Amino acid sequence: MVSNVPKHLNFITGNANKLAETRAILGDTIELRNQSLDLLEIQGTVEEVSIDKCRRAAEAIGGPVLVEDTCLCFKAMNDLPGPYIKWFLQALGPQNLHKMLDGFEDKSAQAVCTFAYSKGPGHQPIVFQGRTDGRLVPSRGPIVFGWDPCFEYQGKTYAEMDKAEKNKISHRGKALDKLKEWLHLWIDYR
Ligand SMILES: O=c1nc[nH]c2c1ncn2[C@H]1C[C@H](O)[C@@H](COP(=O)(O)OP(=O)(O)OP(=O)(O)O)O1
Ligand SMILES: [Mg+2]
Repeated sequence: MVSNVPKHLNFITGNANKLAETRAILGDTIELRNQSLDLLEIQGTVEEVSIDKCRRAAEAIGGPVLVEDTCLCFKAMNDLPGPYIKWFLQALGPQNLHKMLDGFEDKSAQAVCTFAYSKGPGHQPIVFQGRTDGRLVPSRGPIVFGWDPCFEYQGKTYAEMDKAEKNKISHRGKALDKLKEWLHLWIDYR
């Protein structure tokens, strides 16, 4: 088992903001390397999308990989757009995203972050997920990272928080807490 302990993680993502947040949250827990690959993303549940993405990344790299998929789920839409939020954000922009719920009273939204780690091609990915409940609102705060200005948590949008504040309560922070726990379990075996 000891030989399986990852000494570094190879995070496969093309999203510089995701990478920066993940680096900041992991701190010196483990060395985080990065490769940017444009991976095909299937349709399916949050977990299916991340697991498939992880398998494709492991095949492409031929070794251990970490991937992540982020969803934004609207309660009034039975959790859509979910993993497809990227395309809605791209089409509407952060200024207009909130209009998706114009016809609905319920503005509840949940941000979901799902990391998947694989030891390499043929190995079953392990999933670490974090969820944060909030609301979809008209954009407030700087437009820097995705839908941050449209997602409100306890009176502030993600974009109105400083990075440390967001990372403490965010979907990504919670998912990485689980990943850190798992890494520490491994470290205890050494
Ligand atoms: O904390 C976040 N705060 C605001 N917006 C965010 C966050 N995290 C991801 N996002 C955006 C990026 C993309 O528009 C969509 C997720 O799509 P998703 O496929 O996971 O990301 P991506 O294609 O940019 O990078 P990757 O190469 O890792 O697949 O939500
Ligand atoms: Mg993607």
